[in-house]
Amino acid sequence: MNSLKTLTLLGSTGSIGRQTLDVVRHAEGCLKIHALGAGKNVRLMEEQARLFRPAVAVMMDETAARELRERLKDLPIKVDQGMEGIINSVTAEEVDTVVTALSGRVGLEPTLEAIKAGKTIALANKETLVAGGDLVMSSAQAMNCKILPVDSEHSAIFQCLEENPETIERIILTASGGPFFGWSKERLESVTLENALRHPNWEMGAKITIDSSTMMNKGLEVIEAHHLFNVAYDGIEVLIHPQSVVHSMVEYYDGSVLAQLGRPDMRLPIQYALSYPTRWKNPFERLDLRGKTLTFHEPDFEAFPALALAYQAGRRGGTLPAAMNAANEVAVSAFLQRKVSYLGIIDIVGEVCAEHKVLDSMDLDSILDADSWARHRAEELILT
Ligand SMILES: NC(=O)C1=CN([C@@H]2O[C@H](COP(=O)(O)OP(=O)(O)OC[C@H]3O[C@@H](n4cnc5c(N)ncnc54)[C@H](OP(=O)(O)O)[C@@H]3O)[C@@H](O)[C@H]2O)C=CC1
Ligand SMILES: CC(=O)[C@@H](O)[C@H](O)COP(=O)(O)O
Ligand SMILES: [Mn+2]
Repeated sequence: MNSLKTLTLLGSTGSIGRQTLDVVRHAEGCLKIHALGAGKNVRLMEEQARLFRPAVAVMMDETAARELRERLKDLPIKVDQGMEGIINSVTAEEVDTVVTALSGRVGLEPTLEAIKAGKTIALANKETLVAGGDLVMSSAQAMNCKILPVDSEHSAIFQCLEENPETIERIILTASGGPFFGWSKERLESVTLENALRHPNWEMGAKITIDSSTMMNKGLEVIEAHHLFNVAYDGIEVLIHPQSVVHSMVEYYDGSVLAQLGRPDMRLPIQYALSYPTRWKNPFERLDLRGKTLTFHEPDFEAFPALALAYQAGRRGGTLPAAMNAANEVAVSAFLQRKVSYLGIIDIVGEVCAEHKVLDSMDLDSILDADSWARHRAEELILT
């Protein structure tokens, strides 16, 4: 018999958030929502609150919170706001597990606070681990908290892990290659926002979709894998697999390779993080391998320099990954507003990384300082 888990879901109005609620709907009697948290999307938050009846609904944006309070005044739901509201929603006593599905580094503080309060983390928000991986993992270890990966590749690796982590030879992270797999640097000059937003296999939020197209998503995932599985960068390899069926692999000392396969549907890794250490049945469409050809290719580090940049930042460590991530968030946001060209995104990230004076201290203040310096510098580069 499964025991009931009580969740706070951050990022409920986004792609992972909506799919998490679908998992909750199907896992009847196993999951209960204490709080939903999001940014500005009042209309969708109202709909979700009416359907899932959380005790608390939080909007980061104050105006959005005011509007939501008005819309939900017929229900006994507390509407909270801002970072304080988000943090209260994750530290509440009745919460067992926090699903972190905000987009961007803004997820770092609530994740740290949830860990301090002893919660289990179902982690989708990879920017949190890129910016503050050492701090997050050491805080989790100190509090004996589980960090369960939601990102599809990391869930796959987690599912392929054996008892003895020291027998891992390498992790093989698969990447779809995005919409521009096989394109030369010259051809990439013609990329438009519309092409870049068309991922071949996955339906995701805009920021991660652009990251997939530049391969920065895979770079962020290399750093995420390093922290989650305590594997050195030399032991993490990226392999392009355009079909997105093999979600990642682990190779052991004896040459045996274990892989996890599935349809490109995030509900499976989300459900696994929430059902762990068991598995739950579900009616989601199953993988059918008949007639499918699975292929694997070397990444093109020259046409997609984001991957090399992320390896360099991860290897150097200190505040460099936080600066790289912040510059990327700003540059991608500018590309989404048509203020920067496609190739300009990684040019800006590369320039900010080159200029960043790396600090080795990994306390929260150093990370946040590096993050705000990099955001400011990236904005300046966008304006010039
Ligand atoms: N989508 C996917 O399939 C996958 C996503 N991930 C990771 O999961 C995370 C979420 O991705 P995804 O769901 O695609 O993103 P979306 O853009 O679809 O959703 C982002 C969510 O975060 C909220 N949000 C954004 N900025 C803020 C902010 N400053 N303060 C408070 N809330 C904010 C949004 O609220 P609102 O819209 O109300 O403003 C929304 O609920 C990312 O870190 C991504 O890399 C990892 C693997 C797969
Ligand atoms: C669904 C998921 O986990 C994404 O991170 C996905 O991996 C993106 O696809 P790419 O392999 O193209 O980056
Ligand atoms: Mn992924």
